[in-house]
Amino acid sequence: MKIAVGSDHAGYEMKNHVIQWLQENRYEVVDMGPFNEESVDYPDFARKVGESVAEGSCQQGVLLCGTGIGVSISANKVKGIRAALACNPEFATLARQHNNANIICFSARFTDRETIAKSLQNWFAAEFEGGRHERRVNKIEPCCSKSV
Ligand SMILES: O=C(CO)[C@H](O)[C@H](O)[C@H](O)COP(=O)(O)O
Repeated sequence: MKIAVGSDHAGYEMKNHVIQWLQENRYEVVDMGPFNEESVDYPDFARKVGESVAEGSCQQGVLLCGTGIGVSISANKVKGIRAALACNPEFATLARQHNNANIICFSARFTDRETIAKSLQNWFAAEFEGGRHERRVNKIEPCCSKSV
């Protein structure tokens, strides 16, 4: 399975740990950058990862930034992407079981390496439960707010 991985400067170091974990667990990794710790803008990398998953060149994605919030918001702007911010391993399991998330996002500044590794393990091990969750996931669509 091919996994797209991206971050911003805040997630750069943790991205390298994530890539190491993925490779040790025999996933094929496509590193979408950045490739050093210089300050960058998280939407650029979230979009790259989101598009590669939406287009099918990668099957799943992992994104990191300082909080994980910026990359989640950005990746979810790509049609077909369900990016979930996982704060702990239980969130990661549920992100797959209930939301069928195709990108998992982490906070590099507030989540430790072991928690991220366990979360990745859970996310890959879990299966989408379908049923009522499928009905709900199918209702997630871009829409136009009348109140704007
Ligand atoms: O957490 C983030 C966005 O949700 C980013 O990773 C940034 O770290 C955050 O916006 C802070 O920016 P800074 O340039 O690292 O101070």
